[in-house]
Amino acid sequence: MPGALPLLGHAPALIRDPFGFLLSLRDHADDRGLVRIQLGWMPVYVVTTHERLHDLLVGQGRRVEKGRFFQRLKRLAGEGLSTADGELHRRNRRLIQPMFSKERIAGYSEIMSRNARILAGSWRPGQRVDIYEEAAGYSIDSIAMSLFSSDIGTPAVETIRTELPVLLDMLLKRAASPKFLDRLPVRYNRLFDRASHQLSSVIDQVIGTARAGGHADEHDDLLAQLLREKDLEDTQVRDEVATLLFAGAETTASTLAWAWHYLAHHPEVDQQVVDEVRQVAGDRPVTIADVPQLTTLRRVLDEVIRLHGVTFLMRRTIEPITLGDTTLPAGAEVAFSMYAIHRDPAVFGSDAHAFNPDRWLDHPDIKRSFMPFGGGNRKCIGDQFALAEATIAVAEVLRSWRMEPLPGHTPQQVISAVARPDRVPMTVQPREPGPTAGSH
Ligand code: HEM
Repeated sequence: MPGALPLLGHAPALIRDPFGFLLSLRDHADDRGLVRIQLGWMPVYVVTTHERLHDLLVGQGRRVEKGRFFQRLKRLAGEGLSTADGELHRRNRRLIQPMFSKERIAGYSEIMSRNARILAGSWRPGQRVDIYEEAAGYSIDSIAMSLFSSDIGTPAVETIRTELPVLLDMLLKRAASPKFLDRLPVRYNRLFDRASHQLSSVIDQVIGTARAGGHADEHDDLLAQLLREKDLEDTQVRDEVATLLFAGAETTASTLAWAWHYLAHHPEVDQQVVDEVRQVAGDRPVTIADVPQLTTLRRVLDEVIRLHGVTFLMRRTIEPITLGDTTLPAGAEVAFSMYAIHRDPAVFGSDAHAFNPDRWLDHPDIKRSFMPFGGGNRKCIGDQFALAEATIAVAEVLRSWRMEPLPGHTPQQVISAVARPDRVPMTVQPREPGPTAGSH
């Protein structure tokens, strides 16, 4: 791959124009879809096709570990699910998986549905809102209240609401930069350290109060389920709680905000979604049972996650692995970008960068090339949680409100765990009742 600088390699290009850089890699890949770049002194193989990504995550999943990139996240997420490796990951994934079963998600969905109605009820006609901030508030509340359903969580939810966005904004930059930069006495390091300290201590406090008050015997939220696991010590419970907050808040908030953005710019799709919601749910609250029936909305969400998904992840090989017919040695660093792979014109067509939810109807085979939640043993544990949360919120809000984008403003993508929008200012206007409103 051309453009490497001495010592820094391609890191400056990645930091200067991350999306352009990630998209450009496919043009330099060999015919198996692999390209070698240089991050600082470290050679990194980048996987640029969905076939090789499948080989890496599903075929070779047990021969790779999370590696350097995720080690940098341990300061915040400790040995939680997304950062742990090997036996520890296997054991904890087995313990935590049942907490995301269909039945459990049905329980959490009642919180989502209530929060979505609170959000929809909080606006005045003609009010200007930043829909990304609104979506972030909704998704932090939904994951935090699924974790701590009772009053013990109230101070924690407040702290999480203020401190989590500070951490999320800096997380990827820190993970991609050399460790010594973390210790420089500059403002953003101080902010990060303060936020990280406050968040850990508030989670510790909640765990302490929960243990003392017999929370696990009286409640059935995620925290209670974690506390009931005899094999998890309190520090591990804290790591899992922090992990679920990091992994679950921004990803869904971004999906929601982009969905509302695109719907506001595509009135015909917006109308189809509203008609569908009215037909399926009438005027009653939208529930988990409605989610599988809201198929137009699902295509909208798939399209948003395709366009603005997870930006950059890495693995390290534990032993030699084969991707296609290329063998990589043990200890090799491998990177991939769902964002770039899901915009490949060879798979998604010449309009790969455009919002077109009908592509999922017209070309159902593209589903095979779509891995927004990863795959294999490290597949997202919250995929169904996220889809329920986003579907319920879009449906509930859109049924009552029409969004008018601020004229002349185009949201910009910000590089984070996902390609989130910077600001999405909207004016909200009440939607006229539809012909099926009131009927069940
Ligand atoms: C649209 C929303 C979301 C997207 C696109 C997404 C995407 C992903 C991806 C791609 C991975 C795999 C990372 C890797 O291979 O290194 C992952 C892992 C994970 N996600 Fe999500 N995620 C979303 C929402 C959520 C939610 C809502 C939660 C929690 C409630 C969550 C919790 C996790 C956890 C704990 C892991 C680590 C799993 C493991 O390694 O065993 N995610 N997510």
